[in-house]
Amino acid sequence: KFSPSLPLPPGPNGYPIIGNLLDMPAVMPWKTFQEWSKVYGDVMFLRLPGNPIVILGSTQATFDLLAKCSDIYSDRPTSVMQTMMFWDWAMSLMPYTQTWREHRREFHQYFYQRKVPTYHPVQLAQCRAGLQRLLASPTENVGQNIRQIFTAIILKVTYNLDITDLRDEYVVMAQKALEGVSLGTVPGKFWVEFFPILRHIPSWVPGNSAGKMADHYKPIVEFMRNKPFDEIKQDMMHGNIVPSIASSLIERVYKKSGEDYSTPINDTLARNVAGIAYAGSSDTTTSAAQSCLIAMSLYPDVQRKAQEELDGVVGPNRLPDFDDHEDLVYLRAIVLEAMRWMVVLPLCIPHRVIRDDEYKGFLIPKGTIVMPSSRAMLHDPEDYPEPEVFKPERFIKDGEINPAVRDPFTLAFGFGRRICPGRYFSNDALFMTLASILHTFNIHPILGENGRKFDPETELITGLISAPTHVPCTVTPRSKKAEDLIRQLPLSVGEAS
Ligand code: HEM
Repeated sequence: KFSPSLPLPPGPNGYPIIGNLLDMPAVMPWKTFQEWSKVYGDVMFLRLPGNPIVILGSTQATFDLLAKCSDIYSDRPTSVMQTMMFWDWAMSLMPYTQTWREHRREFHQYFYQRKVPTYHPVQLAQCRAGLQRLLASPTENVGQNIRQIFTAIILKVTYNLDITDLRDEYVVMAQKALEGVSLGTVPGKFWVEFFPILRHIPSWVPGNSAGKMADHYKPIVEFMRNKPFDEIKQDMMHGNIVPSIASSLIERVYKKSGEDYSTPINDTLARNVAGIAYAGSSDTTTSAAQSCLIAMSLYPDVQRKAQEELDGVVGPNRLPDFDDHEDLVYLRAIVLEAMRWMVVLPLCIPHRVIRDDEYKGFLIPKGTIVMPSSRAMLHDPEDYPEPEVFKPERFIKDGEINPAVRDPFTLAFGFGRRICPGRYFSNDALFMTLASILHTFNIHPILGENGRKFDPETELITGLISAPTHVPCTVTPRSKKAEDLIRQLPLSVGEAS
């Protein structure tokens, strides 16, 4: 029990009624929050109408609250923009309710750690299809090629769909739908979040950017959630059942109802779980892999060391596979460093506390939105000296991953009961993509005017999910032998899985 007269945590002074609304940074808010934390401390309070926010600026405070007190810190804020854009079906944004629990349980059945190796053949096949595309057009849109690898993997395992083109509507629509949620959830960007009455203003009214944005993204999000699911359901009605996560979810839901596939039943849970696998996977893993490619282009020594390791472990006569994972220590360290260096969700996904709490003598009032400053933690010089430098060596001691250095995976994938349930799937896909590309290609930077290099501090998309604004890289085959390895792969290897 604690006194309700406890002080609120410190934070910037705001104005009456609107509090800190005018202070909220529109661009890369994680940077401003990190600066403010230096002044106000690691538990910082921002007054916003109806939605106070606490920013957690240190690993200690984040673990104390979001992990140790996960029973009360696992709610999510409701968002008017999410509802306006048709994102409220998504488990990642759902409040902490029985419905969320059911979704999470169902999702877990398909993505728990020991289940993930059953997807390795698809991951391997899509990585290799990516190599074929890179060989065919080594200078053309490397970043989008990477996106296709991850979108194709998740669409294959979730809906048994084959993606053969960078412009495939499923690749494009997923990217756009995620762009919507990402932009629509920048804290403080849309006043409709604080004054929900504003949602009734028609979207054609000048200045109503929230309404216009919602009108634009809603049909795209509907497409993403419903189109592939409806297609697979149609196939099943016609007796064409091909194994996939969606078909398994549909089977389960029909078995429970006792109906046959021609009878319409409530399939919301199955639809949502398949939809969030697709939505949660493509943008996040793509962002991590793209920043890793950029790192390789900016740090040629790291690239060379990784290739030397691959030469020693895999050798010139074959492509890497998942059996090489244990022996590729430097490459594993690169994946760790990539998750730390350019943080995919710099402010995690906001949590919300469901009752009053006390921390370090401060009151954290019920309903406060709690945002861990993941980017600040992953760039804390105490844990990671020279944090802005891409240095996989920081994780290695005596030829092994050093357990004494904080594992970025414990920060980059969130906390407590809301921790990312797709993390094992994503790590394996990321590892294999990097191993495959580095084994066969050299990665080069595309320099800007006057030889300017990509700046990882500023050239980032502002959003829930952050990513490099562009991927200024090209590739060249490492050798004739490497080229032959790719050419020997069966054509359309990506579809052969
Ligand atoms: C580099 C890749 C990824 C990163 C950095 C990442 C990071 C995160 C983070 C930070 C959260 C929020 C955790 C919290 O609120 O404390 C999250 C949630 C989630 N992620 Fe991921 N993720 C990645 C890949 C994936 C993949 C591949 C999938 C699906 C296969 C996925 C599915 C989800 C889902 C469903 C949630 C919501 C969990 C919930 O609210 O209960 N993620 N992720």
